[in-house]
Amino acid sequence: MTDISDDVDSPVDDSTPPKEKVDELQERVEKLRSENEQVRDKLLDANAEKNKYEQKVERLKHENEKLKKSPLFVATVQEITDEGVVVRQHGNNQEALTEVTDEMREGIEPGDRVAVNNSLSIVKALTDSTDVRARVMEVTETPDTTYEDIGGLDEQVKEVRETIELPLTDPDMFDETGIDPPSGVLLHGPPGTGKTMLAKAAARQTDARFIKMAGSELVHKFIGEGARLVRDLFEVARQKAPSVVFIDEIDAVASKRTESKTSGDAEVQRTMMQLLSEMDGFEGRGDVKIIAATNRFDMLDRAILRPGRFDRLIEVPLPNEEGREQIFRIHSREMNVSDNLDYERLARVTEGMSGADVKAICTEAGMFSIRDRETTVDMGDFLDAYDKVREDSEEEGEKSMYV
Ligand SMILES: Nc1ncnc2c1ncn2[C@@H]1O[C@H](COP(=O)(O)OP(=O)(O)OP(=O)(O)O)[C@@H](O)[C@H]1O
Repeated sequence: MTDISDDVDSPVDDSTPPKEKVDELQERVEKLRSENEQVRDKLLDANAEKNKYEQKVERLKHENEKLKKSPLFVATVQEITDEGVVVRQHGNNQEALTEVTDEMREGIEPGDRVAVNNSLSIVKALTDSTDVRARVMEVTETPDTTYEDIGGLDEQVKEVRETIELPLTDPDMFDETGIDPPSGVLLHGPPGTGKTMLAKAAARQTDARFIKMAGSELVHKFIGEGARLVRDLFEVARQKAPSVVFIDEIDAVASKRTESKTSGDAEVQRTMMQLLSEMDGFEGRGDVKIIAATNRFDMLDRAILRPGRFDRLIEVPLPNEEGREQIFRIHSREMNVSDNLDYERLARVTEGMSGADVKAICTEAGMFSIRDRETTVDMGDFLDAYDKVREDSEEEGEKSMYV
């Protein structure tokens, strides 16, 4: 490692006079001490390096695990035989004989629904039908978002209120005028611009339940279950009416038909058909409203946009300067910010950022001030936070290029 001298035991010989002996020995001790310090420093550096590599290994392991996790398919147990268990996969109706552990064999019986992996091995039993539902459907009795929490979207708020609220609060008006109340709204725009907030605020304002389902989960988590989950979703919405059904990432179930005919595509098609038929069946009903959201408007199948399905297409863009200032003010409302915080400047420098970014800057600014043991969050903290959020999103952007 280092070139520590190996003559420690014999630095002087017997003929050296005592005073010189002592000096030489002292010199020797000094040299050894300094060598010792150098070695210790190197050891510390090496340890720090080792920790860094260990953390990297952990992170890579974690990412590797994530990549290895493939979606599960849903199947029904047909028969339990000595050779194995016969399962029929939902969606494509393919039957397969699969081996199971003794433990699993005891836990299942014909008719049970099970989750199987790519090689059709049973991963787990889905005894309760709400199991799958609970994983993809989120029901909130009273969402805590109000219109006052949303910045820079006045026009969009107005449109949502007209389309979603009026039919719920004043259904007679539509009867009297002789027009069908609008059934659905499609919100489209970049991520983090407040689409979910708009849907939640509409539910809250009308005392309606907020029922959220993510399109991607619908088709990717439990393949073969999409259509059934859509049916379940609307059933729950009817039971819990008045309710607002929020379908996030609707492009996952309603994107333009592709040329390939893989079973995955067929599954998405079936799910979309079910969605369309549920939406069509809703005509005239005022107490269940549908709000869908997408970041990929260009990908949507035109069928979903036909009149009577989504009556309003509302664009939710990135906030402009005025909008960003409002969002800064909203998210710093509860913070102890310094009196001379320059909101206009913050709004100016954050050009191109979303509401979610602005929210992240406010939170980070609070963290910077806590780190400095201060109780007031000042402009310096906000600008540091802006740099951090910008760098983080640039890194994210770079990473996603490799995904
Ligand atoms: N216009 C806004 N006003 C206030 N806060 C906002 C606004 N837009 C976004 N935010 C903040 O960002 C968070 C995420 O926003 P939201 O979930 O509504 O975005 P989204 O458009 O639904 O995004 P995604 O498409 O990624 O689902 C909100 O919880 C809120 O804190």
